[in-house]
Amino acid sequence: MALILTSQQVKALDQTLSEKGLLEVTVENAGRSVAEALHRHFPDSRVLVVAGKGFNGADAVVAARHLLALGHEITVLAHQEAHQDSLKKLQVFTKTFPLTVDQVRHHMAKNDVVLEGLLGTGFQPPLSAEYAALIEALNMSLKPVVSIDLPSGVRADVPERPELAVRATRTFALAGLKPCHLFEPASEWAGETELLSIGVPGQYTHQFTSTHTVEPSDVQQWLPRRNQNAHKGSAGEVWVLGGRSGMTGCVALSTLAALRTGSGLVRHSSVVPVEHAPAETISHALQDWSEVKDLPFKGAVAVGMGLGDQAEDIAAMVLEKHLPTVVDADALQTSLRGKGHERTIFTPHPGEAARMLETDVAEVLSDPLGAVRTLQKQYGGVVVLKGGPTTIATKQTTWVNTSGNPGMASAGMGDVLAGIIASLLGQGLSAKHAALSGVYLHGRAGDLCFERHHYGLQASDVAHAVGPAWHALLHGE
Ligand SMILES: NC(=O)C1=CN([C@@H]2O[C@H](COP(=O)(O)OP(=O)(O)OC[C@H]3O[C@@H](n4cnc5c(N)ncnc54)[C@H](O)[C@@H]3O)[C@@H](O)[C@H]2O)[C@@H](O)CC1
Ligand SMILES: Nc1ncnc2c1ncn2[C@@H]1O[C@H](COP(=O)(O)OP(=O)(O)O)[C@@H](O)[C@H]1O
Ligand SMILES: [K+]
Repeated sequence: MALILTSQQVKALDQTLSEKGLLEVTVENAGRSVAEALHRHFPDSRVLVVAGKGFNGADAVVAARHLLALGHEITVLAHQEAHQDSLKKLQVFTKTFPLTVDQVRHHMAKNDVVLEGLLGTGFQPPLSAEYAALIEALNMSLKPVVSIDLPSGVRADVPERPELAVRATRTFALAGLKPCHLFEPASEWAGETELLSIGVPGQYTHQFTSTHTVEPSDVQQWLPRRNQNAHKGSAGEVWVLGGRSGMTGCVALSTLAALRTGSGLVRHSSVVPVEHAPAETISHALQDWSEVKDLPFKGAVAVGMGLGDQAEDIAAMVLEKHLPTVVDADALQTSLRGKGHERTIFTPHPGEAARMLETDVAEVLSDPLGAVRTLQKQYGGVVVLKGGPTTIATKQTTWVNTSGNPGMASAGMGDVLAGIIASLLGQGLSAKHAALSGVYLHGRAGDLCFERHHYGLQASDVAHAVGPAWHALLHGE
């Protein structure tokens, strides 16, 4: 499992490691991990190593020593305030040069790859003129640039566009991913990100954060299993409430996704005829939405898709019944604050999240992890803040899901997600497991389709690919 750490959490971890006398060994481990990873990606390369004055620079200096041991030719440019102990150990084997723009330009041409450890999680804007000039020089490189921990100039916790930062080909994140590795636009500066160990057990680091990635191996265990004698009455039910005139496709898509996720019975209700609903579904037509209160619900309910003005009242009424419920789309309104219970899942996209938080979309996107936590606190239940990537929050924990792709930026994709999650709820998963497994499967199904359809991916393609994605997950493909 990849942990996600903020700069404050890294600071607290460093502080504790330092108190236990372990900081030096972790810097050594970090440097060695970086050298070994660079060696894997760029064997036999000549490496220009650029080291700043903080621990990020210390990692670079240690990495340089291990690169030498691995047989690389290296040139090291070190800041005059670079970590002295590490530097002395390196200077036993090779001389180093002062870190200046001229030296960077001069040595860049003679090397195959640049390893930069200028600034890490300790970076606070604004950039000094000295570092700005160095970063500009590095960005002129025609050679691949590898960043240690994060691209220098990017703020670890802030996914906003940096003023000026290293454009890395590859980034080796240390101990945990940082928000800047996961969320755009900042993540674009990192190139390919790989997480490396600093020799501290994950269990230990876990004390410092309750945020991590959704793991396929966990999802595999949570997904429902069927007995040989399963029948439609034992495979879970879903009831979709939504649609209005001209907006019934969303109900069709949610019900299709629920069937494709394995629900034994899928029903839907609306005040207008739902065109194109799969033939396998059962329709309970309503004259008026007030009739919802008398429906004989069983299994899970998904409410809100295309429902219009009355969605929040209908959702409030369903929530009072304490059924496993997915609250989506038009139902995601401020009047539902505090109404989520342990079997409720709210699934806003950033626009709906902004409405729920009474803020704007830019604010939500500037801190998706903070936004999903605030939503959970205000609304209760489990919150799925959709996006690329999606974040999920329970009362205790926050997750980031990394399956999915930009081909999924098309209409109806959220309706499919709501149907998948409702299906898993109806098959007996807890809200936490249904939300996490549903978000993961949705993204993985999208990834399966992307190869074939690219940006022409339709929401219904994803619904149809849930089974193959599930199968691939179970069989380790
Ligand atoms: N617990 C961990 O996760 C570990 C972290 N390590 C490394 O330590 C790094 C964090 O180390 P530090 O806290 O020393 O932070 P940094 O290495 O990011 O650097 C802080 C230094 O940069 C300077 N600086 C900050 N903002 C600046 C600006 N705007 N312009 C110019 N200079 C600026 C500071 O004055 C300070 O000297 C991580 O990114 C990682 O590379 C590793 O050494 C191993 C252990
Ligand atoms: N770039 C992307 N990367 C990963 N997932 C994406 C991306 N774009 C969209 N998605 C996923 O597609 C879904 C879109 O949902 P939503 O905006 O509610 O669509 P709609 O309202 O049209 O049904 C979400 O689950 C989102 O995470
Ligand atoms: K860096």
